[in-house]
Amino acid sequence: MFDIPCIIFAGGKSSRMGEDKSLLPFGNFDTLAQFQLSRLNKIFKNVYISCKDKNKFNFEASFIEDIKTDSTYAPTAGFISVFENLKCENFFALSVDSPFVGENEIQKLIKADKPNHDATIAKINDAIQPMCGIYHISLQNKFKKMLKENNHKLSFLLYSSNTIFVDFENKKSFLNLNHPHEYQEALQLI
Ligand SMILES: Nc1nc2c(ncn2[C@@H]2O[C@H](COP(=O)(O)OP(=O)(O)OP(=O)(O)O)[C@@H](O)[C@H]2O)c(=O)[nH]1
Ligand SMILES: [Mg+2]
Repeated sequence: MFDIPCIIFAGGKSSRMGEDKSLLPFGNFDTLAQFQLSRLNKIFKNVYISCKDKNKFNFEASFIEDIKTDSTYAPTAGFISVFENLKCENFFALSVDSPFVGENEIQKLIKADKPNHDATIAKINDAIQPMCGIYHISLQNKFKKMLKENNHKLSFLLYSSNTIFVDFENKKSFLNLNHPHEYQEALQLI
């Protein structure tokens, strides 16, 4: 089991999906959030769910709500809230809509991570996967600045920081469920 805290990001608008993707049924679970929580709890000692309002979920979990003063829909507010709540040196971030990122991928990222770096992030060919990787507290002030300036480009943050990129080949592991057709595809792949 990994000691590093794992955060499932599930506070987005799901505008492309047309309904809250964290609440869609998945596998044997009522919601994708519970599917993720259940499998990640077998890999990590502590798993949390980052969201805007925990009342949208009707199950128990360790929730970390976004800072309330902010109305932004972007993971930035979630990152700031996680660092403030956990006061941890680093954490593993995963989006709720990545159900196939498995233990092998997670282990490879954790092994590649190094102290004195800002982040360790998955990359497939030229596509970085900002919502799959390790973020260090050294980025806290940059996240605050992003929120203040209403600039939420994680790729810009990662390329302008001391980031380790870890290459992966298996695209299926990183399937994101952004649109309804991707959700249907994922249901066939479980
Ligand atoms: N805590 C938190 N998470 C967020 C927020 N906005 C997006 N996320 C999460 O960040 C991850 C990546 O975002 P997207 O895949 O674009 O999801 P989304 O923003 O809900 O979907 P779209 O509206 O279609 O862009 C998802 O897991 C979202 O749940 C936010 O304001 N707060
Ligand atoms: Mg989005």
